[in-house]
Amino acid sequence: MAATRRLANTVAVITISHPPVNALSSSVRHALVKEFGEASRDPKVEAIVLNGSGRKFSAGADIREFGTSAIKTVSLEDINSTIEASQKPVVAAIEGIALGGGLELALACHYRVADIQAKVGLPEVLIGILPAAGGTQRLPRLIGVPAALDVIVRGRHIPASEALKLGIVDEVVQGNALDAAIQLARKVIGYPLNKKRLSTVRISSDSNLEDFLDTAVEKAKKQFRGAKAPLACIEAVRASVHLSYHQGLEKERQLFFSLWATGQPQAQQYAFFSEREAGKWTHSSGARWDTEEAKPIRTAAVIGLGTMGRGIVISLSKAKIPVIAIEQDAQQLEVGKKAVNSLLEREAEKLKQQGSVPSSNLGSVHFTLDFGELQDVDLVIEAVYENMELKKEIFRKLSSVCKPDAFLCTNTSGLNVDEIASVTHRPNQVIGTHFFSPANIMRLLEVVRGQQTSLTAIATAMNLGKKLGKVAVLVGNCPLFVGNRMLGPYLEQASYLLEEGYYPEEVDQAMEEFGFAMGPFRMMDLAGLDVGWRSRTEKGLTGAKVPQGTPARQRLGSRYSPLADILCESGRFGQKTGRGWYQYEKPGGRTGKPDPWVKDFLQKYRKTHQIKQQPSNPEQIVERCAFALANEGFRILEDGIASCPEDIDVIYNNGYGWPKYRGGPMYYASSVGLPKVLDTLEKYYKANPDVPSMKPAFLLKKLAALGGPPIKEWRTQVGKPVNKL
Ligand SMILES: CC(C)(COP(=O)(O)OP(=O)(O)OC[C@H]1O[C@@H](n2cnc3c(N)ncnc32)[C@H](O)[C@@H]1OP(=O)(O)O)[C@@H](O)C(=O)NCCC(=O)NCCSC(=O)/C=C/CCCCCCCCCCCCC(=O)O
Repeated sequence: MAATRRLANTVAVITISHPPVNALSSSVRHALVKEFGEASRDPKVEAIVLNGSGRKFSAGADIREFGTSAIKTVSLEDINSTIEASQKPVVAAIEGIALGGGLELALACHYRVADIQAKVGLPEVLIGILPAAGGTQRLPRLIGVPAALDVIVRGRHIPASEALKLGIVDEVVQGNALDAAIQLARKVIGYPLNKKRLSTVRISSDSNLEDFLDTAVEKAKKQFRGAKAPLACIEAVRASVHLSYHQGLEKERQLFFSLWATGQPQAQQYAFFSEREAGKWTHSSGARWDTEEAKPIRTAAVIGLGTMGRGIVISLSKAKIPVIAIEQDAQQLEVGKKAVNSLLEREAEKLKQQGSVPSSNLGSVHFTLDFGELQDVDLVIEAVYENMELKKEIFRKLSSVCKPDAFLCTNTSGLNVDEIASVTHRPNQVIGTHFFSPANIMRLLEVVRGQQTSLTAIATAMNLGKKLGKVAVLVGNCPLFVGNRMLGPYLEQASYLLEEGYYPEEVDQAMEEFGFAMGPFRMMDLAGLDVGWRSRTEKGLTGAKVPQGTPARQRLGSRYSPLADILCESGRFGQKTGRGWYQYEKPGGRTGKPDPWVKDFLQKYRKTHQIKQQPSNPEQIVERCAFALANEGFRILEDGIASCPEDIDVIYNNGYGWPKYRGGPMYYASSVGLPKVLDTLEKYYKANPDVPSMKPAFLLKKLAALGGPPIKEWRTQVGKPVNKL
């Protein structure tokens, strides 16, 4: 049953029942029409309460129905209008969540009672659409335009206490929201309902409101770079000011359809489901996320309190896991302790504002220099800098100090997990947990499985990721894993573009207009150019180990760009030194400006090496960089390092600033058309045979030969090569 009805004296309780989240599928909508109609007609019923089964009101429209004919049957807004027009008072009892269409349904009710743990919101913008069942018209009429705009454009999940302050709900209760709603329903029988019908409320407009909306448009254009849904949300809210409710609804609907035609909702909804699929890992042995049991992590330790370590400590503490934090000397421990404590204070402040008690919601953090204190922890995360010998030394110690069943994780961003595991007596308990900086904010976690990593270790690390609020993706062990491995060819192309006549700001602008949070050169300046330089020096690509007579722009017979090396040799490490691809106001400064030094340097460099200049073409910048990424993605699939294209896209969407409205690099390649991607790469590679990273991957050729099937079919089309994890 999609909805049930029972009678509590004279109050009919209609319960939405569609596990796991009570999405308002076509069958639920049909059931609601039936149950509500019968309750309205039943002379014994004087009031109606609407709630959801499983202590969840509703997560909104069934996203899987978009793009199918099911969404067109029984419009949710028609149900909302019927509820609002009811002569009997209707109360929504909100437990768990009332999101999207779920909140729109609740807004059509005359009263809303929420449980203190509940969250409400209109997150449609995050899946590329707008609240199109009256949400953009009713919410501004309830809480005013500025507050409604913030809720709708940011799409955040609002805690019940804040919803009460905003006026979204009428009452918040500690105990049983359903009982409280039934009580309220009884109390208001016979009260006039006119003022409770939000569609009848008028919003008075003035020039301040117009200025406010115009400013919101400009802000959203900058903040959401290329995403159409936030702008459509603002236009719909603007309509609530100028138009009648019914005209506003029509506008909402038109905006929904024009958004749908951009292709962005489809990409964002693909990204939504891909994130959920990432947690459902499978293993070549047949083991899966639902067959393997994760061990509980009651206590953890973090080794190293640099930027990464600090963020990991905070993440663990926020998940209520007590942490032991270790540094190698007293001075570094003190610096790390100060930084962690100040971050913890900020978290405590946020919790207080949400009405929660920090001491019961944050795990304790204990600082020490003594490895001996790790003997009882369930899991350790090593987060020292990228140096194999140092990591091995730490893992040797951990192997002898920690209890035999403790899991040993390395936060390496690309070193060989098997080599690290090899120095321990328990390689089956060793696993990579690659966090992204700042680790307490970034959602991505690459879980790297070594040759000998046990299924329990995989299940535990994946489960820990979920507990930390991250999107954990299981990947295989190869140099740089998935995300960073794909960056190689991408940054290589960015560098070649500079050699061929572009400037860092032009390449960055093209990639940022494409939607990236940051272009490649800004990103390198932020991360620190010295990181890559150190690794290239170790590999003998630059510095003293390069054999005499090696051409400046060639290594091992392939094209090589020494530009970043030259910058580092001049002490330009990026933001940290105040100079990199850009110049900054001071070392550690954040605002980069184009640097005349870089321009002059590039001009001289091109002249010295007599490099043919390309005519300016921003489209070419995007194509070369984005296709280079996707091509490496296909190789990663061939190698079985990622088990499906969706996982690669989740990594790029959540760890590398790829615009979600383009789905991810693999989805993008699929939407551009694999034959076109192949053709572009083939042409480039033919003209540049010394750039092997642009040689089209075998898997790309195979899929293109099949005509470029939809991405969800890639797994079946390519058969065994993928899913070797
Ligand atoms: C917070 C959550 C709800 C829960 O989080 P969590 O507990 O961590 O669990 P998850 O793993 O995330 O989810 C559990 C499973 O539930 C699935 N799920 C979640 N939400 C939905 C949903 N809304 N629909 C379907 N399925 C959902 C999830 O995938 C998991 O299942 P599985 O493991 O993958 O099998 C969290 O899930 C969350 O945040 N959910 C999303 C909330 C959300 O975004 N809600 C808004 C939805 S959109 C909406 O409500 C829109 C309303 C207006 C509709 C108006 C339509 C007008 C239509 C006009 C005509 C249309 C024509 C169409 C175009 C055409 O075809 O031409």
